[in-house]
Amino acid sequence: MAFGVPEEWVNDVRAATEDTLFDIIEHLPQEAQEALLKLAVGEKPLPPEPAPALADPFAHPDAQRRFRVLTNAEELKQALDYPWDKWAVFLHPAQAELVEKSFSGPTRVSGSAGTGKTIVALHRAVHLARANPGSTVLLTTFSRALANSLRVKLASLVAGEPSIAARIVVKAISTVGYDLYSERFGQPQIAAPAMIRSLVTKAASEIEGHRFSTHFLVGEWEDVVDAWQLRSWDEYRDVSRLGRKTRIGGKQRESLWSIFERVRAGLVERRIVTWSDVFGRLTDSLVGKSARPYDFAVIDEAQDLGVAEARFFAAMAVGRGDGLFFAGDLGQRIFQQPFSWKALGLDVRGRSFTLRINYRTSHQIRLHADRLLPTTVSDVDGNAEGRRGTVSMFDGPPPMVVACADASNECSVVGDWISARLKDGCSPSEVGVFVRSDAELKRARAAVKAAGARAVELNDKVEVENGAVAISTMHFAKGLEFRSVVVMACDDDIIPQSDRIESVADDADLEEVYNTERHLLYVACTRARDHLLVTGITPVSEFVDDFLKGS
Ligand SMILES: Nc1ncnc2c1ncn2[C@@H]1O[C@H](COP(=O)(O)OP(=O)(O)OP(=O)(O)O)[C@@H](O)[C@H]1O
Repeated sequence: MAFGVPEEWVNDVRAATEDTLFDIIEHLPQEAQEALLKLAVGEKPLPPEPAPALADPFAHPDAQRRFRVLTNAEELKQALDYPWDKWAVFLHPAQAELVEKSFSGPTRVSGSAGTGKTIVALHRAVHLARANPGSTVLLTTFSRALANSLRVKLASLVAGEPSIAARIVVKAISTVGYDLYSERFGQPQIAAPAMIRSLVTKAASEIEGHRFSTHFLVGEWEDVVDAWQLRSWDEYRDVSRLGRKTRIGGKQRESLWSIFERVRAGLVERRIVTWSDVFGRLTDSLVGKSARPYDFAVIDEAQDLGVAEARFFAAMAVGRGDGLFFAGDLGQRIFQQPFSWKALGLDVRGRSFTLRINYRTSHQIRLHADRLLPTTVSDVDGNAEGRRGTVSMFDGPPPMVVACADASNECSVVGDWISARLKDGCSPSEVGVFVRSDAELKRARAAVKAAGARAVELNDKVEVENGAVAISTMHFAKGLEFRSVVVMACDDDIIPQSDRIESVADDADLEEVYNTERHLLYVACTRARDHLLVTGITPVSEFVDDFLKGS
């Protein structure tokens, strides 16, 4: 009863089994649900502290889950006019604490997929704007599509408070860089990946006596020379090449630098810049100036922040305790090599928090997806994010895995499954189909067609559309959620991607490739709320075995 189980339910709870637990807890208060789920997975939850006799009963964290004290007439009007989404009103006490607390430096909220990090980021931005009249708050995330989705949620959270809404700027990180750079230095011409590749290939052909592959050179350019904005041989010679594991001796380094010098000169000649150049120049422009583009920045999907962007945010928030708030999951890092945040002035030690209630994904799907990742993931600075002890708030059917004989077999398995979901009442836009890369999109298209549905292909600009099943590579699945998800084409040479494996230079680089490939599959599977189907052509990916381990 100390956990909040009402007396009349105690006997049912005592008699609960693995099969009946979810039916029973549906009837219990949320704090009791969470405590029982933790007990069921072998954790030891602490009973809540009783409130002192004279304390305001509405101020207790568990009371706040049910009551929202409206502080002004606008909020009351909004509550009467709009049926608020639950997340907009009732935060879990662990979420509410992170939203409202004042910190003395950069702060990071972690948690596995679906634990409400984005919701916390959103509320945090509103809280900062409310608590600091006249300030501007940047709420930023990875892609334009995710920024749009944040904008829609923000509009419902601060409808009726135009003065708050006007001070919160929601933009994708690249748009933040592009707009500020345009204001200060004129519109940047950004180098396309194909341009970098061609400059690297040309420069490499001009330097004799090396045997570096184009793949290696592009990686070294992106992850070391460009990311860390190295401009001279001395800087390149002394850099510790964080994130790149292959050791390179003096002579080899000299020939590499000759190549990269040519790449840099090629960019300058064409008046083209990279994204790292954009953020690097913006960072330099902040040095010694007190004016800042934003007073506070709240950064979602922070696990994929690049070096130059991290440096820019660090410079923006120097000396401001609450200046930076990051939300992210190291287990979902899919774009960036790991690097030390601390070395750039972003020290989150002691201000790193983990959310553990999963609101998105059924118990069964989460349990399977969690098997794709280790139980603890650490960053370069040694901050460990434990993934154990997360509980889902609801139950659902187990995910289905089908190893198919060939592409046409897979197409009909997936087509039938999608049709069945649509017949169950799922609308097409509540279904997502994800594949490893562009090359497998045609398999997804064929399956959606076989289900008799229309498809929309998501990317950085194209979003989920009413009446259409969403198709995309796993990269664009980031941050989204669907009632039903299919992860297709999990063949053994597709995930982990064989090209990436074949081009690695040593074991340490191989480990990084395996990690990001696992992260991709984890991101794709955890987009599902209720139903998940994973398919591939036999032999299927080794990751599928991990997914099924113990089933
Ligand atoms: N306090 C809450 N009450 C009800 N629903 C919530 C709450 N917090 C989050 N949710 C819901 O849980 C789902 C996942 O939330 P959110 O997208 O913030 O998770 P996330 O941790 O950012 O996930 P990911 O890492 O996959 O991007 C959303 O549907 C959100 O509305």
